[in-house]
Amino acid sequence: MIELREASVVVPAPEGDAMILHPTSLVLAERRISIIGGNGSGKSTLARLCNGLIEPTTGSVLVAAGADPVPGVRAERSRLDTARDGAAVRRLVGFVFTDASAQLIMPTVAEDLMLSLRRLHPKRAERRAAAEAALARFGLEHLAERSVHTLSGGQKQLLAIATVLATDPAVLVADEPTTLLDLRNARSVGELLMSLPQQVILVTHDLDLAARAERTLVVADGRVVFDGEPDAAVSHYRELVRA
Ligand SMILES: Nc1ncnc2c1ncn2[C@@H]1O[C@H](COP(=O)(O)OP(=O)(O)OP(=O)(O)O)[C@@H](O)[C@H]1O
Repeated sequence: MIELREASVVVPAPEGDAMILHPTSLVLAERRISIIGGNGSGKSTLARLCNGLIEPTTGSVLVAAGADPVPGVRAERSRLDTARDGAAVRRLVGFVFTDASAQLIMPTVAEDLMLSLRRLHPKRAERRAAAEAALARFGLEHLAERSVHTLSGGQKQLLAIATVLATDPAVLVADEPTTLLDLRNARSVGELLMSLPQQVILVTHDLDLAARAERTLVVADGRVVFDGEPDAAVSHYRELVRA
């Protein structure tokens, strides 16, 4: 569960500071939440606030710590603050980017997964076994020794998601994960995201996918202008575009 309390984001701009997210309060507890809206409306800003990639300029963003102890955080604290507990928050809230290439940094597929597992499995042999299990879960085991540069866009996005999920975050935030994919790959990544046990917060321009969430936020001009049932949210967004 993620809570925004009057969280705003202000960035420096040539003509003075610009508020790209107006003070926003939300409790994000549903298992499937989608975020839709026009280009530049503030969707990525909202998504990045959820795992501390961006810190709020004012207000705060809190993440439920879950039942397991979080390294570096005192046990009695049930809420983590993205500004104060950044590293712990990023372990609880995984983030998938639009362009998976930006996320894949090691030469081979298996090494990339092993990199994300180094904290969870300090011993190399265990790390290798965990990486192989994670690849098998996503049907990528045959690619283990391939260079990440030779993967197709769909394979890269699946690997990026596998890499983030390998450390078992409680929440997955995905920022337009299907935008660069063809129809078949977009469908399979969409299906995967909808089938995960984790809470998923999905920014997307795919309105059919967005409508499969339990709750949809519509963002316009740095504000959440609709928050509720997905079909009604999509209608609201279509009305905004027509206006
Ligand atoms: N660091 C920054 N400095 C200045 N302006 C920024 C910065 N980050 C975002 N913006 C601006 O804030 C606005 C919202 O950006 P954001 O990336 O959140 O939009 P978005 O809804 O995700 O757009 P898209 O659908 O095009 O990805 C845009 O006008 C963007 O140019």
